[in-house]
Amino acid sequence: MELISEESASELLQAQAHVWNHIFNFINSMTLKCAVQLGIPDVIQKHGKPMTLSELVSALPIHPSKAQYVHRLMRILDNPWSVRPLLLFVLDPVLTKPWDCLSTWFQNDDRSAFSVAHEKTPWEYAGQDPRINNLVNDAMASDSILASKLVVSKCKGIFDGVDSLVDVGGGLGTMAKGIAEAFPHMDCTVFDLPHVVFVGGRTNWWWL
Ligand SMILES: C[S@@+](CC[C@H](N)C(=O)[O-])C[C@H]1O[C@@H](n2cnc3c(N)ncnc32)[C@H](O)[C@@H]1O
Repeated sequence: MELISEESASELLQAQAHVWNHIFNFINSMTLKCAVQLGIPDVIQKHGKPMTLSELVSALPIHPSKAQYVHRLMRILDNPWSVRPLLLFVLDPVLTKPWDCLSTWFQNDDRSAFSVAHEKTPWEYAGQDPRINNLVNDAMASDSILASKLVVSKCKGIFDGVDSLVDVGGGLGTMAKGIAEAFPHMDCTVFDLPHVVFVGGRTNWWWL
């Protein structure tokens, strides 16, 4: 067996740890998803004050044999609570499957890894699958709530002299709503695809 110096061994170990961090990075995301699916954020918020681990365990819908593992889950988690819709969308199997197709996409002329995985664009897919449609729309809207607050406070100068605005691909209209509230004189119009605007024959714009 080839002998290596102590220095090279330590460099190799560091390199391996670095690669392992990349390999296992997905565990953080999937743990976050699991916590949201188990309702941990809601349970803690409903409790209304700091909660001990055993209080949390007894409030969760888990099998008693798994109680001992909750502390491991909590150790990995940071503060996911405000990005729940985005997280459930990005980590849904429909959205993670394209990552498995990345190398195929590099080798063919498909426009995106999503179309390699599903043979349609994300918008076509959402138009045919109400579950994904809801996930996409809620995820975009949750992201736009914060973005719209920042746009109207930090970039207000760009709206000087603007009387009307059209948001094409504006989803549920969250951004336009934030702008219209900050600049009530502005005439805002939102366009999007029929399956986004209307769900079950009714408008999907929650704020109307
Ligand atoms: C990244 S999302 C943007 C969401 C939106 N800005 C928000 O704040 O929620 C892109 C949007 O473009 C819409 N879209 C895609 N193709 C479109 C088209 N041909 N015409 C209109 N909207 C389209 C999608 O349905 C989706 O809602």
